[in-house]
Amino acid sequence: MPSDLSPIDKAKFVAAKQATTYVQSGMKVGLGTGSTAAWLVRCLGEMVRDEGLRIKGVPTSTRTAELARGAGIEVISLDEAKWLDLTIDGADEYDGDLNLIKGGGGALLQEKIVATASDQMVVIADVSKQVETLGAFPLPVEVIPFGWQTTKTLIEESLIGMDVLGNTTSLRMNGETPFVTDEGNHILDLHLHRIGNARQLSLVINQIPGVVENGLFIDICDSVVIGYGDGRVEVRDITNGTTDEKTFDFLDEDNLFSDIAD
Ligand SMILES: O=C(CO)[C@H](O)[C@H](O)COP(=O)(O)O
Repeated sequence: MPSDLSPIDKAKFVAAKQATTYVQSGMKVGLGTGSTAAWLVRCLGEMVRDEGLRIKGVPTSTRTAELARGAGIEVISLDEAKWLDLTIDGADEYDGDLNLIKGGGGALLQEKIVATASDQMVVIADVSKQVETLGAFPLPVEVIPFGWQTTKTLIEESLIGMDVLGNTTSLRMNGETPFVTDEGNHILDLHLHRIGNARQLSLVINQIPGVVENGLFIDICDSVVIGYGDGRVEVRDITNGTTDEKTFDFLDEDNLFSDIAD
């Protein structure tokens, strides 16, 4: 194991590595976006090259598509796949019901479409993403550029009377210019601090003209694979309410880890 890897990167790696056990040859797999999902793509690439794993990957962003192709994974579009066996993705927050905030990397729209088109969604995350109540992480909302300031005002007005602790919104920037998603849209980050009723909030926000989608994933995720900096992995499965704690020994995987970290 490289000595310069931070505990958080170790945690992300072991979660991703453990999640590969959900993947079987012949599957169509949704590939998430972000630093944790990037570890997954590298691990799956290793399995394709070294173990003859045969999968078709549906990426959730142009970044992940490039990474997956580079790792030797066959990439197809969601329209080609139509339906997926499994999606594995990261998250910005997950709560005890495995509801999520996603979109910190700006890919929430494709991520939600792909996860919803899957028999199963598995989230991979380091334990810092675990929350009692969603909302400490700013909620990303994808909006079309046309009239985005009006959409922003309507969103802020819709938050009055909702069970949230804040109501400020900010346009996500990429340096001096607004961030642009793969779909050509902008992201508004909602600083809510605490979301009391995530299901209701999601419905209200998505009714506003100009809103394309929000980053609340309600009843979409089936399992969370939680990585710790010391190499422990905990698996929570909402379908049967069990928590299965597993330990992954990454000293055994030293060579693999060095290879994929290059
Ligand atoms: O939703 C996402 C991208 O839109 C990511 O899954 C989320 O931001 C987590 O990223 P990371 O694994 O880098 O912490």
